[in-house]
Order: sequence, then structure tokens, then C-alpha cells
Amino acid sequence: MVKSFPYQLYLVISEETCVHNHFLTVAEQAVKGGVDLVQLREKNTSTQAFLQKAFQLKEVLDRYNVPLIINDQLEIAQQVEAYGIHVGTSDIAPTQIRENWKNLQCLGYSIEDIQQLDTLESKTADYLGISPVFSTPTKIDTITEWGLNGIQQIRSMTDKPLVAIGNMNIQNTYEVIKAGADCIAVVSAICACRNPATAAEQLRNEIEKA
Ligand SMILES: Cc1ncc(COP(=O)(O)OP(=O)(O)O)c(N)n1
Ligand SMILES: Cc1ncsc1CCOP(=O)(O)O
Ligand SMILES: [Mg+2]
Repeated sequence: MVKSFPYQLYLVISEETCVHNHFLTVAEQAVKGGVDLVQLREKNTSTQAFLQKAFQLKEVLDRYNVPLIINDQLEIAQQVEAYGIHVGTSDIAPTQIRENWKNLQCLGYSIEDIQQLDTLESKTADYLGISPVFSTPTKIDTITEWGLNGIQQIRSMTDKPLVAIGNMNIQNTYEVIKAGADCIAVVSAICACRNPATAAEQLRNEIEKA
């Protein structure tokens, strides 16, 4: 379990969302621009291809001491010795993950409705993903669009680190941090840009203003 969560700019990446550059280039440039945590989220690849990408990405991130989180897939996360895993309500439960991965360092769990906060699964997580803060075409199978009020409400109910995800960009980062998020997570705001380093730098500046 992580004792602290010093991360503020979290890149959630897949090969298909990287429009202009190879995903490994995007990850490296984003880290140079200020990303301090990266999640590999491959939804449309075979297990074998996911595993290969995870090894490749870990090799890049290790050079910069940036931790790797794997989306959904416990076996892949363990095989690549990732820093952690992120799961949601339709995935393997956090309590089950803890039982099966003894030296897991960081477990992220998506919060999709307010009742979930008062569950053992949420309490087992190291950070909570506010999912989504704003609706986004990148993930359409969502339940609650939390908005700024939702962040404030969740902030008042838990001391866990809160990661804001869903249509996060340089226009809304400042207010989302002010509302109580500790970290922002992005796909398109970095992966769809021609210059991932500049995109990350601009997001970082907004975080630091708050
Ligand atoms: C940081 C972060 N927050 C939320 C999510 C969404 O996870 P989940 O609800 O399991 O949905 P999928 O990503 O699996 O489609 C996330 N991946 N990362
Ligand atoms: C993975 C995920 N979980 C909640 S919203 C989302 C997608 C965020 O993508 P974008 O940053 O492009 O809106
Ligand atoms: Mg999931």
C-alpha cells in the first residue's frame, strides 16, 4: 500500500489514442513535460500484445523513475512488476487484488456513485478515480458526471487521494484542483496532441497555479 500519493499529473495511455506519435514517444515526451504517473489502458488488444506494450512502456518509464499502473489486468500488472493497478466496479475487486498481490504498491479504484464511497472496496484502495468528472467521448460507458460539485462532495467524505478523470484539459484543471482533486488524469489532452511535452507542461502549470 502507498503511504503517500505525491502524483499530480497522470497520463492514461493506449496505442490507439496516440494520434500523431508512437505511444512510447508520447509517454516519454509527456514525462519530460511533467507527467509523474502513467497508466497503460489497452482495451482492444490481445493479452500478449498488452503484455508486450507494458514491458516496453515500463522500460521507458524506469529511466525517469516514473511509476507504471496497469488498467484492469492483474496478471499483466504482476508480470511486468508494475507499481500498481487501476480497476473499476466491473473489474476484479480491490479486496481480491490485495489477496492475490501481496507486494502491490498502489491500487486505484473508480468511484461511479456516491454509495460506493462507504464500501470495503473503496477503503481498500490507495487512491480513488472520480470517474468521470466531465463526460468524454474517450469513455462512454459511465454513470455519473461528477462535475465540480461532485468533487467537493467526495472531498468532504474521504481523505483518500482523489484523481480527477474525464475531459480534463488546460481550461478546467485549475478549478478541478481547487474543488479538491489531488491529481488530474488525462488521455486526449496529451495523447491527441502533436507535442505531448508542451501539452503536459501546460497542464502542469495549471496544477501549480492552484
Ligand atoms: C485514473 C483512472 N480513473 C478511472 C478510470 C476508469 O476505470 P474503470 O472504471 O475500470 O474503466 P476502464 O478504464 O477500465 O474503462 C481509469 N482507468 N483510470
Ligand atoms: C479512462 C476514463 N475513465 C473515466 S473517463 C476516462 C477517459 C478519459 O479520457 P479523456 O481524458 O480523453 O477525456
Ligand atoms: Mg476497468
